[in-house]
Amino acid sequence: MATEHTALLAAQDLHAHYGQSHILQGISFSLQPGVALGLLGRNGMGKTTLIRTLLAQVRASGGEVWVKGHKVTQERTEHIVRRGIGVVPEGRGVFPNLSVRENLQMAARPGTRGQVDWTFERVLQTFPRLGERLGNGGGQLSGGEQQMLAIGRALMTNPDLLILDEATEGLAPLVVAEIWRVIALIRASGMSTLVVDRNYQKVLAHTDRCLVLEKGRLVLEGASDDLADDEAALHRYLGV
Ligand SMILES: Nc1ncnc2c1ncn2[C@@H]1O[C@H](COP(=O)(O)OP(=O)(O)OP(=O)(O)O)[C@@H](O)[C@H]1O
Repeated sequence: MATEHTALLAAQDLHAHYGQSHILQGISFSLQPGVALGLLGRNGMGKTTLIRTLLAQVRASGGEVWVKGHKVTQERTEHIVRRGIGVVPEGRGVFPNLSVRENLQMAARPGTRGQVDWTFERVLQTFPRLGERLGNGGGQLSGGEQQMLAIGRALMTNPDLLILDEATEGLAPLVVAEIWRVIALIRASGMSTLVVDRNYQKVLAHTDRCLVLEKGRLVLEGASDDLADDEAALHRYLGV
């Protein structure tokens, strides 16, 4: 497989354990530039663990992770994300004691190709709500506003790949719609995305390809459109 070298992100036979529990059991995939990739699977199948292992927040117990042709399996998270990955973690990760403005400005940096497509102004245009809250502390925001801020912070790093883990979890329907609107906009801009969300229909609609995890193994990989039409697979792997 030649794909690790051209891929933005790739895993080769990746394993991870929590104590004695063998959570990821040999995951291989690659994400090519410009592709929106969905990660699906029922609760507890290993989606968050896969993302955390790719980013070295969980130590891989076997296998390799590659970012743009570099083997990063032994690197620290800060170094891996500096290679062009923006992360919106499950649980958001905004700084509660810093203002919205500070949260955004401290994240700002050019991308790996020197690109500054995402500026403070563009993030505020994308999320007008944040513009009305610039002086508020991150901790004073509603859940939806915090999520917008987390996405805004990730965009300010001008990543080549944006990873969104459960970005709509626990949010009101209007805010959820707003987040999906922005995910569509990011995809249309050509930035690659890796999207995990409980709403499989939205994931299928907003991605080009999908991976399906079951008990720490990749059981299906294919075009999102094809999977959307495959009722048997959706029933079997997602229980819908
Ligand atoms: N810190 C941890 N210590 C021990 N086991 C864990 C830990 N985090 C997750 N697990 C277990 O690892 C397995 C995979 O969890 P993971 O969170 O990766 O699944 P998921 O597919 O993201 O599911 P969910 O949608 O519920 O978050 C589950 O069985 C879970 O109970």
